Amino acid sequence: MVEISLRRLHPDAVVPSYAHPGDAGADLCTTVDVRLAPGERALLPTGLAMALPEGYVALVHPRSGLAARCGLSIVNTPGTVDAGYRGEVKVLLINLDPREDVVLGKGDRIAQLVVQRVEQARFVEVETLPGSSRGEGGYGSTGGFTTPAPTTDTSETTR
Ligand SMILES: O=c1ccn([C@H]2C[C@H](O)[C@@H](COP(=O)(O)OP(=O)(O)OP(=O)(O)O)O2)c(=O)[nH]1
Ligand SMILES: [Mg+2]
Repeated sequence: MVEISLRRLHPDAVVPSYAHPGDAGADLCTTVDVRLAPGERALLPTGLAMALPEGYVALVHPRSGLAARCGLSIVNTPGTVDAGYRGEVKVLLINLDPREDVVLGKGDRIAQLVVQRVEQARFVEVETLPGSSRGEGGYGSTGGFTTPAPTTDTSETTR
Protein backbone atom coordinates (compact mmCIF):
# COMPACT_ATOMS: atom_id res chain seq x y z
CA MET A 1 0.00 0.00 0.00
CA VAL A 2 1.40 3.37 -1.04
CA GLU A 3 1.31 6.34 1.33
CA ILE A 4 0.20 9.70 -0.07
CA SER A 5 0.74 12.97 1.78
CA LEU A 6 -2.34 15.18 1.78
CA ARG A 7 -2.88 18.81 2.64
CA ARG A 8 -6.27 20.12 3.69
CA LEU A 9 -6.95 23.44 1.94
CA HIS A 10 -10.46 23.87 3.33
CA PRO A 11 -11.90 23.05 6.78
CA ASP A 12 -14.71 21.00 5.17
CA ALA A 13 -12.37 18.88 3.03
CA VAL A 14 -12.77 15.13 3.50
CA VAL A 15 -9.81 12.76 3.33
CA PRO A 16 -10.51 10.24 0.51
CA SER A 17 -11.49 6.80 1.76
CA TYR A 18 -12.27 3.38 0.33
CA ALA A 19 -15.85 2.21 0.94
CA HIS A 20 -14.70 -1.44 1.16
CA PRO A 21 -11.37 -3.16 1.69
CA GLY A 22 -9.85 -3.90 -1.71
CA ASP A 23 -11.80 -1.21 -3.58
CA ALA A 24 -9.85 0.41 -6.42
CA GLY A 25 -11.36 3.87 -5.99
CA ALA A 26 -11.22 6.10 -2.91
CA ASP A 27 -14.21 8.45 -2.81
CA LEU A 28 -13.62 12.17 -3.32
CA CYS A 29 -15.96 14.68 -1.69
CA THR A 30 -16.61 18.30 -2.56
CA THR A 31 -16.54 21.31 -0.24
CA VAL A 32 -19.33 23.19 -2.01
CA ASP A 33 -23.05 23.06 -2.80
CA VAL A 34 -23.89 23.07 -6.49
CA ARG A 35 -26.85 22.66 -8.85
CA LEU A 36 -26.15 21.57 -12.41
CA ALA A 37 -28.77 22.14 -15.09
CA PRO A 38 -29.01 19.60 -17.95
CA GLY A 39 -25.81 19.86 -20.00
CA GLU A 40 -24.14 22.14 -17.45
CA ARG A 41 -20.63 21.49 -16.18
CA ALA A 42 -18.72 22.76 -13.16
CA LEU A 43 -15.21 22.42 -11.79
CA LEU A 44 -15.73 21.34 -8.20
CA PRO A 45 -13.14 21.73 -5.47
CA THR A 46 -12.19 18.87 -3.14
CA GLY A 47 -10.29 21.10 -0.69
CA LEU A 48 -7.32 18.76 -0.95
CA ALA A 49 -3.81 18.91 -2.35
CA MET A 50 -1.49 15.92 -2.45
CA ALA A 51 2.01 14.76 -3.20
CA LEU A 52 1.93 11.51 -5.15
CA PRO A 53 5.20 9.61 -5.07
CA GLU A 54 7.18 9.65 -8.32
CA GLY A 55 6.05 6.85 -10.62
CA TYR A 56 2.39 7.14 -9.57
CA VAL A 57 -0.67 8.81 -11.04
CA ALA A 58 -4.11 9.40 -9.53
CA LEU A 59 -7.03 9.10 -11.93
CA VAL A 60 -10.30 10.90 -11.21
CA HIS A 61 -13.12 8.56 -12.24
CA PRO A 62 -16.91 9.07 -12.17
CA ARG A 63 -19.02 7.15 -9.66
CA SER A 64 -21.32 4.67 -11.34
CA GLY A 65 -24.17 5.25 -8.87
CA LEU A 66 -24.38 8.95 -9.68
CA ALA A 67 -24.04 8.18 -13.38
CA ALA A 68 -26.89 5.65 -13.31
CA ARG A 69 -29.19 7.66 -11.03
CA CYS A 70 -28.59 11.23 -12.19
CA GLY A 71 -26.62 11.08 -15.47
CA LEU A 72 -23.69 12.71 -13.73
CA SER A 73 -20.29 12.22 -15.34
CA ILE A 74 -16.87 13.82 -15.61
CA VAL A 75 -16.00 15.79 -18.75
CA ASN A 76 -12.36 14.67 -18.87
CA THR A 77 -12.88 11.21 -17.48
CA PRO A 78 -10.60 9.93 -16.17
CA GLY A 79 -8.93 13.11 -14.94
CA THR A 80 -5.18 12.82 -14.53
CA VAL A 81 -3.47 14.05 -11.36
CA ASP A 82 0.26 14.17 -12.10
CA ALA A 83 2.75 13.18 -9.42
CA GLY A 84 4.24 16.66 -9.44
CA TYR A 85 0.92 18.47 -9.03
CA ARG A 86 0.59 20.31 -5.71
CA GLY A 87 -2.53 22.34 -6.45
CA GLU A 88 -6.06 21.54 -5.36
CA VAL A 89 -7.52 18.37 -6.82
CA LYS A 90 -10.68 19.35 -8.70
CA VAL A 91 -13.41 17.42 -10.45
CA LEU A 92 -14.94 18.58 -13.74
CA LEU A 93 -18.50 17.31 -13.41
CA ILE A 94 -21.15 17.39 -16.13
CA ASN A 95 -24.86 16.72 -15.95
CA LEU A 96 -25.65 14.52 -18.94
CA ASP A 97 -29.31 14.11 -18.03
CA PRO A 98 -31.46 15.77 -20.72
CA ARG A 99 -34.21 16.90 -18.31
CA GLU A 100 -33.32 16.94 -14.59
CA ASP A 101 -31.01 19.19 -12.57
CA VAL A 102 -28.40 17.45 -10.41
CA VAL A 103 -28.09 18.86 -6.91
CA LEU A 104 -24.96 18.16 -4.88
CA GLY A 105 -24.04 19.32 -1.42
CA LYS A 106 -20.92 20.00 0.58
CA GLY A 107 -19.47 16.66 1.75
CA ASP A 108 -21.09 14.63 -1.04
CA ARG A 109 -18.97 11.96 -2.70
CA ILE A 110 -18.67 13.20 -6.28
CA ALA A 111 -15.94 11.05 -7.82
CA GLN A 112 -13.37 8.40 -7.02
CA LEU A 113 -9.61 8.51 -7.11
CA VAL A 114 -7.75 5.50 -8.51
CA VAL A 115 -4.05 5.54 -7.65
CA GLN A 116 -1.83 3.62 -10.05
CA ARG A 117 1.79 3.07 -10.85
CA VAL A 118 2.66 4.58 -14.18
CA GLU A 119 5.57 4.30 -16.63
CA GLN A 120 7.11 7.13 -18.59
CA ALA A 121 8.02 6.21 -22.14
CA ARG A 122 10.91 7.16 -24.34
CA PHE A 123 9.41 7.87 -27.76
CA VAL A 124 11.68 6.74 -30.56
CA GLU A 125 10.90 7.61 -34.18
CA VAL A 126 11.39 4.73 -36.67
CA GLU A 127 10.74 4.16 -40.42
CA THR A 128 8.78 0.90 -40.07
CA LEU A 129 6.78 -0.55 -37.20
CA PRO A 130 6.90 -4.27 -36.39
CA GLY A 131 3.93 -6.28 -37.75
CA SER A 132 1.09 -7.51 -35.54
CA SER A 133 -2.06 -9.62 -35.75
CA ARG A 134 -4.31 -6.51 -35.44
CA GLY A 135 -2.36 -4.43 -37.91
CA GLU A 136 -4.17 -1.16 -38.61
CA GLY A 137 -7.62 -2.49 -37.71
CA GLY A 138 -9.44 -0.43 -35.11
CA TYR A 139 -12.60 1.59 -34.48
CA GLY A 140 -14.85 -1.49 -34.49
CA SER A 141 -12.83 -3.58 -36.99
CA THR A 142 -13.72 -6.73 -35.05
CA GLY A 143 -17.44 -6.16 -35.67
CA GLY A 144 -20.40 -6.75 -33.38
CA PHE A 145 -22.28 -3.53 -34.16
CA THR A 146 -25.84 -3.16 -35.39
CA THR A 147 -25.39 0.54 -36.23
CA PRO A 148 -23.61 1.08 -39.56
CA ALA A 149 -20.17 2.71 -39.48
CA PRO A 150 -19.99 6.43 -40.36
CA THR A 151 -19.37 6.96 -44.07
CA THR A 152 -17.10 10.00 -43.75
CA ASP A 153 -13.69 9.95 -42.13
CA THR A 154 -12.86 13.43 -40.86
CA SER A 155 -9.42 12.37 -39.72
CA GLU A 156 -6.63 14.50 -41.18
CA THR A 157 -3.98 11.94 -40.37
CA THR A 158 -1.70 11.00 -43.26
CA ARG A 159 0.59 8.03 -43.49
O1 LIG B 1 -9.58 15.87 -13.09
C1 LIG B 1 -8.53 16.51 -12.90
C2 LIG B 1 -7.55 16.64 -13.87
C3 LIG B 1 -6.43 17.38 -13.59
N1 LIG B 1 -6.27 17.96 -12.38
C4 LIG B 1 -5.05 18.70 -12.06
C5 LIG B 1 -3.92 17.73 -11.73
C6 LIG B 1 -3.12 17.65 -12.98
O2 LIG B 1 -1.78 17.33 -12.70
C7 LIG B 1 -3.31 19.06 -13.53
C8 LIG B 1 -3.17 19.14 -15.02
O3 LIG B 1 -4.06 18.24 -15.62
P1 LIG B 1 -3.93 17.86 -17.16
O4 LIG B 1 -2.51 17.59 -17.50
O5 LIG B 1 -4.93 16.81 -17.44
O6 LIG B 1 -4.47 19.18 -17.84
P2 LIG B 1 -3.79 20.10 -18.96
O7 LIG B 1 -4.90 20.77 -19.65
O8 LIG B 1 -2.81 19.31 -19.78
O9 LIG B 1 -3.06 21.16 -18.04
P3 LIG B 1 -1.47 21.42 -17.86
O10 LIG B 1 -1.09 22.24 -19.05
O11 LIG B 1 -1.39 22.16 -16.57
O12 LIG B 1 -0.80 20.08 -17.80
O13 LIG B 1 -4.63 19.44 -13.18
C9 LIG B 1 -7.22 17.81 -11.38
O14 LIG B 1 -7.10 18.32 -10.27
N2 LIG B 1 -8.34 17.10 -11.67
MG1 LIG C 1 -1.10 18.30 -18.95
